[in-house]
Amino acid sequence: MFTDRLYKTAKPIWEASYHHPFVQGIGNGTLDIDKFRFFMEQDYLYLIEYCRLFALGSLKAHNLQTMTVFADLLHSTLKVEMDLHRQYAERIGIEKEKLEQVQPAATTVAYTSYMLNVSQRGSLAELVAAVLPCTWSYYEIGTRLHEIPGASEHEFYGEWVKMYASTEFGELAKWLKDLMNELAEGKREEELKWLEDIFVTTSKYEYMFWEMSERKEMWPIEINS
Ligand SMILES: Cc1ncc(CN)c(N)n1
Repeated sequence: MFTDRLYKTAKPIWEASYHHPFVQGIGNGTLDIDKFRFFMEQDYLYLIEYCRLFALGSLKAHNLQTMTVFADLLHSTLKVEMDLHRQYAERIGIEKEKLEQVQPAATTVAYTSYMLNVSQRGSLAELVAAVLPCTWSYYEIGTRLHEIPGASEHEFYGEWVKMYASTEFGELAKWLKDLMNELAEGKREEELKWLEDIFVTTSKYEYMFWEMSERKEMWPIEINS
């Protein structure tokens, strides 16, 4: 299966993400809330762009079934996943309206711009290769953290772990994996290599997103305005 090849190639990056102090901090409940706040704010902006990708997926779909699942992915991201962020925002004391007005950090801009650029220029296969690490790696992280005793019951981070370890989230990841395999069928090695490069690039951006959040890193230079 093509997704086995993708997984094998990106595994060192995915392992580094799982063992990243930010991710481990969620799992053992020791993550600094200020870092989590930074992450949630940036992730909210990220998810807005990620939704556009699903809308593009519907546009590029070859049949009604694929079109419908992309529409479901768009809907569940806007309504379920982003609701998690809105609920956390309320708990941390950020007003809902403020969430959309946050300034995007350099990594958020780079990551979302890359995904959208590849997906707009390319075929459905390129779009799926770009988005697959996002859904699949979060499900993998969620299920691994879920195995840590107490992680899902943690009074603050438990909801986050439960969301990404959920069967519903896993089904979305599985559907995207199946679609990737279907779209890779019959492609030449050169084309498969290109899809693999895209998958590796967004896997790297996933790692960079954890790193950015750990450091609460915005831009290396600012202006006073
Ligand atoms: C950066 C990032 N990547 C993936 C996901 C999972 N949708 C997310 N919420 N944020």
